[in-house]
Amino acid sequence: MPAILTIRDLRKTYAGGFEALKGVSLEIERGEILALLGPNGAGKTTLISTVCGITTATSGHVTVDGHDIVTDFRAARALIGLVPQEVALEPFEKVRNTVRFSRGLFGKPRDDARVEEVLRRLSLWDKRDAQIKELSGGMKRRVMIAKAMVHEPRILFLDEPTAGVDVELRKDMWEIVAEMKAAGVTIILTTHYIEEAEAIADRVGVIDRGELLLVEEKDTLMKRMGRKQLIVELTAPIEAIPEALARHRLTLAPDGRHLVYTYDTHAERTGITALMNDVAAAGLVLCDVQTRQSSLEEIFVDLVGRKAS
Ligand SMILES: Nc1ncnc2c1ncn2[C@@H]1O[C@H](COP(=O)(O)OP(=O)(O)OP(=O)(O)O)[C@@H](O)[C@H]1O
Repeated sequence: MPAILTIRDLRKTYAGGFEALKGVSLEIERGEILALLGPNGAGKTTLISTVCGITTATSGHVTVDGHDIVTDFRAARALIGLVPQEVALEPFEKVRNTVRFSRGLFGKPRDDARVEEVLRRLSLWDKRDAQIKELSGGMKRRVMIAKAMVHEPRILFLDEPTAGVDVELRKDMWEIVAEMKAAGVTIILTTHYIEEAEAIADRVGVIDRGELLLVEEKDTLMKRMGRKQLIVELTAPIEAIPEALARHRLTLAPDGRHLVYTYDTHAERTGITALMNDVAAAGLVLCDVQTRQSSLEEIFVDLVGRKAS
């Protein structure tokens, strides 16, 4: 089946001449969750805004389920739900009307049952007749999500959905994301919480300074880029690493009881056997051994840092 979203050589130069997207190409499959990671100013919001038709691309092409976002804007836009970073709501409007109106904007017929379902799902039903200005900040965020979901989009964009929200909304948000994915909706989110991307994404894209550095299956990425650490626990603390172990470039934890060895899982030789032999020959006695895979965060920092240097 063709990709639901195809982005080809997308470029965006803002009026002042700043190049925010430098030729981004990306294909997104139906029903996947893609997390876009990148430091501040990397171009994540510009990318999402361009695909959603809020910002006009300088050049390049985007199709949503085969509909070009410029020449076939209405059809493309109707398939998209967007939860932007900033809350933008009409303060005197009532919650239910705001959400109902949003559905109408995408050419969908009025459906009060759908509006009720969405409001209930977001714990907003009790507030359905409240004016927006009477809501708390978290409730306003919930209205933004309701507005993005009510027209039954096939692709949902979440631009830093959990920045500054409380634990409850965060939990609700991820439950909704899981439910929508189960219903076949494609989800693209930007986040600064790398552990979140690690927990829910199928694929991860890393963007920096307007360029997509990579897009990969999360598990493959973590295996390919990841290093592992072997942590050797000694029965008795030592003051310093014995000379006989110098070649292994170990670090000794401050408690003197844990030796940490970092290795590349894909190297032809990890060096573990030699290390263990030398540890035994040095007269050290082990009581435990553990390994730890490097996190997505370490990979991310490594990638972005390497490019900057
Ligand atoms: N309207 C604009 N005019 C000029 N430059 C802009 C405009 N909007 C964004 N930029 C610049 O484009 C770059 C990318 O911004 P963008 O908001 O896409 O980044 P981001 O990855 O979403 O960042 P953050 O994580 O901070 O939200 C930044 O350098 C920003 O200053």
